[in-house]
Amino acid sequence: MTLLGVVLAGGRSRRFGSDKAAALLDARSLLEHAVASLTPHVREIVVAGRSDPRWCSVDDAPQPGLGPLGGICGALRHARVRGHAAILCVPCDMPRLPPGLLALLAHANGAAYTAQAPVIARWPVTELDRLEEHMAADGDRALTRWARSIGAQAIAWPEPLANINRPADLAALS
Ligand SMILES: Nc1nc2c(ncn2[C@@H]2O[C@H](COP(=O)(O)OP(=O)(O)OP(=O)(O)O)[C@@H](O)[C@H]2O)c(=O)[nH]1
Repeated sequence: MTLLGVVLAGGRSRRFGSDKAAALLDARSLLEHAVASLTPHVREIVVAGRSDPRWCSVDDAPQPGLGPLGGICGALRHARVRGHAAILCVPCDMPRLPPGLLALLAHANGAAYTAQAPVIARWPVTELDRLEEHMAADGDRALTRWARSIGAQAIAWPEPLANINRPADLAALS
């Protein structure tokens, strides 16, 4: 069973004030950290919601500006075309992801997400049709609500997970 690694890298970085995917931590951009966190777990990686010549990019679906669910939908479409069974998603703004959490998700059965950060998750390609219907039907863009509605497993990770929303969050990690 193959997994497609996906970095969710769209959004507007309003709280950060500039493009946070390009912000540097330990001389690497946050986007590079995200790609590196996925590398041990997958053979192929795409970046969703951003065009970057270093990696394959996928467009959000059904259109941009819908938040992380749009990135997940676009990545699941790409995964289906490429013959993957599921996607392993990370955001571009959580640079210290524990490898154990990603290993747990990579080996989970079915859909599974991290309770404290549902952008870190595994979504089977078989959920694509339901996600497309969900997004077309009710306009609900809340990731956790969708995850619960499909019965995804919520994984409670016992340690805090650093999330960069504002420049001070990045300074605290540096
Ligand atoms: N592909 C894709 N990723 C998104 C989208 N919106 C947010 N993300 C990603 O999801 C993760 C969490 O994003 P947030 O911090 O909630 O939103 P943001 O727009 O980046 O930042 P704010 O404008 O400050 O809310 C980050 O990795 C974003 O890059 C989107 O519309 N498409």
